[in-house]
Amino acid sequence: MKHLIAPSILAADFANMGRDIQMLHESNADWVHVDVMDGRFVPNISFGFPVLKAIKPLTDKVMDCHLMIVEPEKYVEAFAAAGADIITIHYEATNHLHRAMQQIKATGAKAGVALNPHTRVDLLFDILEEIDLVCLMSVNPGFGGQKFIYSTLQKVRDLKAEIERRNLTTKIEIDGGVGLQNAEVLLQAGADVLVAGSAVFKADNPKDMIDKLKQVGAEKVI
Ligand SMILES: O=C(CO)[C@@H](O)[C@H](O)COP(=O)(O)O
Ligand SMILES: [Fe+2]
Repeated sequence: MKHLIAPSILAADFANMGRDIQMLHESNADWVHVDVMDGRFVPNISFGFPVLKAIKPLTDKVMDCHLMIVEPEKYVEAFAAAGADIITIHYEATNHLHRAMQQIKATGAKAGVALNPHTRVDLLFDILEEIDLVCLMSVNPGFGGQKFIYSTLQKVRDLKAEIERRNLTTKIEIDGGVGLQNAEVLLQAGADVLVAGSAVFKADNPKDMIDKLKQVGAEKVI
């Protein structure tokens, strides 16, 4: 499968959010990555479902919502109603991951789990069948523009091997510090979706950068 690019609007211009969503709508981006932060699970506050609700009508791109919040189960229905197509919660933020996956899927959204850099990927293996997307954090969540943590690569390989061994369709998303400098090695390791915030929005031409990220590895016959 061709990989997907999910620009993170955490790096967009908040005073011109409509303009930046329009740019993504016209671009070859696959998903819009929506980083929700509560100031408790992570030491930063971004935005919540009112912003998602406002941007949803501006594009038909998949709304990929990454909830960096405590007690995410309380807000699953609100994010689904606001237009989330994928709802990803953190392993570290819930005591009942299996139940939360079912709760998310009952809304019609796809269910994702994000792992902090220190969390072992094999902790998900017992319920991998229930998970549509695993988001491997390659920075500590909370901020854009951080340096990629290279130990993530082995987690990608280990997770990909398990998904293939069990013939599952679970997608692997990588989030944090991703750009042209590491996209190729991530795709070779088995990543399906690359989140890119700063790499896209700080580029001179964001649409061209999205195209470049989409073309990484294109010349290879796999
Ligand atoms: O979830 C997060 C950060 O917590 C990410 O989605 C960032 O928004 C990615 O930003 P860059 O590292 O690409 O600048
Ligand atoms: Fe994110």
